[in-house]
Amino acid sequence: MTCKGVTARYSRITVVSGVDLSLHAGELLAVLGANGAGKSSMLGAIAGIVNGGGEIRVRGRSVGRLSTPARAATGIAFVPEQRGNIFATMSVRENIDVGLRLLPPGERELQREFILELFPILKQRDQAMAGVLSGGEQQMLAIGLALGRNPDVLILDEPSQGLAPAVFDILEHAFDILKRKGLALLLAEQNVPFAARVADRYIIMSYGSVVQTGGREDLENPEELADAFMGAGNG
Ligand SMILES: Nc1ncnc2c1ncn2[C@@H]1O[C@H](COP(=O)(O)OP(=O)(O)OP(=O)(O)O)[C@@H](O)[C@H]1O
Repeated sequence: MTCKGVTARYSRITVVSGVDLSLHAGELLAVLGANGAGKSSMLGAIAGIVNGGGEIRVRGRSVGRLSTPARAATGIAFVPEQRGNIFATMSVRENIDVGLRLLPPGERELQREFILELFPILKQRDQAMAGVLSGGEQQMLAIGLALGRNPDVLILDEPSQGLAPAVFDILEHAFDILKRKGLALLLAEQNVPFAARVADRYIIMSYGSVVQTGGREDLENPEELADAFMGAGNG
């Protein structure tokens, strides 16, 4: 996926402008930044759930002018903040079925197996209501639901938020598998140590723009990086 000049706006107020990024298959790009820096708005604009502009290409196809569902059909999946895509009063199985419904029927069982292998706990909790799952289980379900359509690009907004460190290991392992499968992952994070564990590259946003970019080697000192973006100011 390549994005050029991405903007995001609420009503007439532009909160993100001029963001360029590229994301290759099998790679995870972390979007870092303080509260209000514009991470969620930028991800939302790419996914098509926040108004915005710019050129967005997935596998060479221009998708920036497509509706949200049409954009999803081109292979972009979005996991919003606070696992906002799951249905609390439906079971784990029903939630996964929602994600799978747009795959051709013949492909659904294979994709279900892939999701349940990625997060085996979801198999054990098959009949549990999503709303009663732990935060970590809900995050796994949110990702599982988003994977239903077998996307090429998975966009996640602060997946580590509020989770126990044990869940970080599970997410790290899952991201590794997804990268090996060839997915491109775009991840907004405020938890720099977690981002450092999973990211191949990063960008730092401040006041709606990218102010720093870097690679894995810079992520080896997450404390310094966190100081850098806290120093860059809130948006
Ligand atoms: N629904 C909205 N309506 C109006 N302004 C909004 C809305 N959502 C976000 N904003 C504004 O857009 C700017 C960017 O916010 P955004 O949530 O994208 O930042 P963020 O980096 O994701 O922060 P956080 O980590 O706190 O989620 C902020 O100034 C925020 O107040």
